[in-house]
Amino acid sequence: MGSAPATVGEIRRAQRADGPAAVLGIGTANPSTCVAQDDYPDYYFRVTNSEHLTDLKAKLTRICKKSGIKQRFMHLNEELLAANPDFTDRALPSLDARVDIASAAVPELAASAAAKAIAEWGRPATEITHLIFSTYSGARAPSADRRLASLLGLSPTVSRTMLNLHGCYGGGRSLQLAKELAENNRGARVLVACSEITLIAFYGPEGGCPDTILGQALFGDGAGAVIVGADPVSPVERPLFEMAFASQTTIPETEDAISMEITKGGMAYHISNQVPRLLGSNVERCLIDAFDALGVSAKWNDLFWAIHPGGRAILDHIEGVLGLDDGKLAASRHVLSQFGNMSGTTVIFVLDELRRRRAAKQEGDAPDEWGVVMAFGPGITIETLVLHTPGSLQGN
Ligand SMILES: CC(C)(COP(=O)(O)OP(=O)(O)OC[C@H]1O[C@@H](n2cnc3c(N)ncnc32)[C@H](O)[C@@H]1OP(=O)(O)O)[C@@H](O)C(=O)NCCC(=O)NCCSC(=O)CC(=O)O
Repeated sequence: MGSAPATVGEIRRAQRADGPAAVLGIGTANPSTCVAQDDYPDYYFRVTNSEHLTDLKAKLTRICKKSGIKQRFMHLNEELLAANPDFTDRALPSLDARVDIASAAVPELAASAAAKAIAEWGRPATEITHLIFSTYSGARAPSADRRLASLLGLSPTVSRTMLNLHGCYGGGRSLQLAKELAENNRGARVLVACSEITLIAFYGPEGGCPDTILGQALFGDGAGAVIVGADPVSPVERPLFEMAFASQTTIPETEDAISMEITKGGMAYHISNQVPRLLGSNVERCLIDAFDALGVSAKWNDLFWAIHPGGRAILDHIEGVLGLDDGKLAASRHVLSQFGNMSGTTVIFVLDELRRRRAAKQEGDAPDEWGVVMAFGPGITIETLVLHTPGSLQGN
């Protein structure tokens, strides 16, 4: 005679984690070619044979100077461009060659970042149960998640999810999905990997297309990886941030404000000059709703901040509407200055920078207890994630 069969409710409770999802490891990686922002206009107009377009070069120079960016890393270098001269002309059908290069490079860059995240996490890669991969460079199946799983030697039972073309909110979306997976599957360990290389959207300047000039001034290449899991196993697993709340908001009537489209000549995109204002007038509502849902009364200046640094003006607008003190967005501004806008990957770099700054704080200088990740992208979509510092006084 066995014991009484478990009820569905009991089974469900046993399947779920007890505690909140937490970040257990972070890793980042960039390609080796680094371009100084001051040199970029000369470089870009030379390699695209466009020196004669002096007005556009002057515009790129103006934007670069105001971008808040000092340097960016890029997979595409002069050697690769020399082998693929069609990349400079968006009218030519170069998509096949771009996808060929990206299909190898995107998961390899992700693997470099993931190896660091796994090393920090402290457990074998074969114990990862779920993988979420986000990129705008994917256009092939099996896709980058499958290749990354092979490169890392993940278990054949790892449960994979691929996010394509989420643009700059891909990192925020991936972290939110990871939280859901970790909290709803006891023992789950989720690897989030975001990897972006701008090669898919590189082409020469064209009159009447300010988007190209803006994108050339802003975007850089990078990969970020995060291990997420609930109920950390002590002493191996040490939570860096607990994930307390997640939401997604779409700003009405903004479908056309940010767009991306795969074409025969590479990825075309549009970024309205209204984006900083639209975000500035919508983020506070998302934050109020998030903290109301948590029942936590928050003063914006008491939080730590990981805002996607989509552009300097976006950070300025958000800082202004929230009345944030100087330095509150320092991690975002630092990442923007050292790497540019690496699309969905960027918030992972900001989280990495935040924890580095927290570790460097003087002993006795308590870290902020609550914090926020916000990422933005086509939609316009706003991803909001409220984080909690493990071991801080309240909330534990
Ligand atoms: C581009 C800037 C650094 C420029 O700085 P300022 O605004 O202070 O300077 P400014 O007003 O003098 O503008 C300098 C020049 O930039 C041009 N400019 C500004 N915004 C533009 C846009 N969206 N598209 C094309 N050009 C633009 C202006 O027309 C001007 O051209 P001229 O000098 O010829 O008059 C800033 O506006 C900024 O950070 N904007 C936010 C960029 C953005 O939206 N990023 C999100 C990327 S999308 C993303 O992150 C999500 C995703 O991809 O999914």
